[in-house]
Amino acid sequence: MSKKLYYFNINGLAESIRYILHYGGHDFEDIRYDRSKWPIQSVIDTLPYGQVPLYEENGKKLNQSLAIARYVASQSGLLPSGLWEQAVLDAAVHNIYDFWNKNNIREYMYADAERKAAMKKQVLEELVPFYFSRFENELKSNNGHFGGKLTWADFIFVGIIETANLFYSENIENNYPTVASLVKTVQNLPRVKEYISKRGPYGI
Ligand SMILES: N[C@@H](CCC(=O)N[C@@H](CS)C(=O)NCC(=O)O)C(=O)O
Repeated sequence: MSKKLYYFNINGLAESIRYILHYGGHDFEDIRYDRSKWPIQSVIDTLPYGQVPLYEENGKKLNQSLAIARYVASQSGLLPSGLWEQAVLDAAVHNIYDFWNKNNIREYMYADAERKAAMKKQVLEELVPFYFSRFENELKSNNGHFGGKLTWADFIFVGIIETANLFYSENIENNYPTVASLVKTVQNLPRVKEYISKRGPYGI
């Protein structure tokens, strides 16, 4: 079976998918475009909605990072069998994405120093306390995972936290220990750990 994941040469919305594919022992091509050369029209023309990540399996194409992650997670034993439990995890990943989308990373990347400082302050003082106190509670009452044991939502969470890391690294460790512990658990899964050691430091 041929499997390909297309994205930029950054973590972004693809890293959780890469983690899941590595965790599940999938043989896949990790195709990365140089973001500084984007837009590459010849590539964009091959993308159903002009965006990455795109996953291709035996020539069939799937876009939308969460649809891709959920699909490869289901092939990797990371989805519960109960419909209610699946829906609870779907809600968890959307909560995580809501947090991420409110970071306004695109604006942050191009902002001047003053605007950057203001945005960072807002993230640290408002967004992180609101979301992370809830993430911490959800994890604490579910055995340290989203869903009581290792699930695809855990991978989404760690990928997004790493991607957002520039805003608040120490803050998590000190104030949200169950969150910090889940990050380490996922990063230390043997195949994920091996991939990270080859990948090197992450970039947004
Ligand atoms: N909702 C989509 C968003 C995809 C998206 O925003 N992709 C960005 C990279 S993170 C992209 O392709 N940007 C280049 C462009 O739009 O030209 C998903 O979750 O996959």
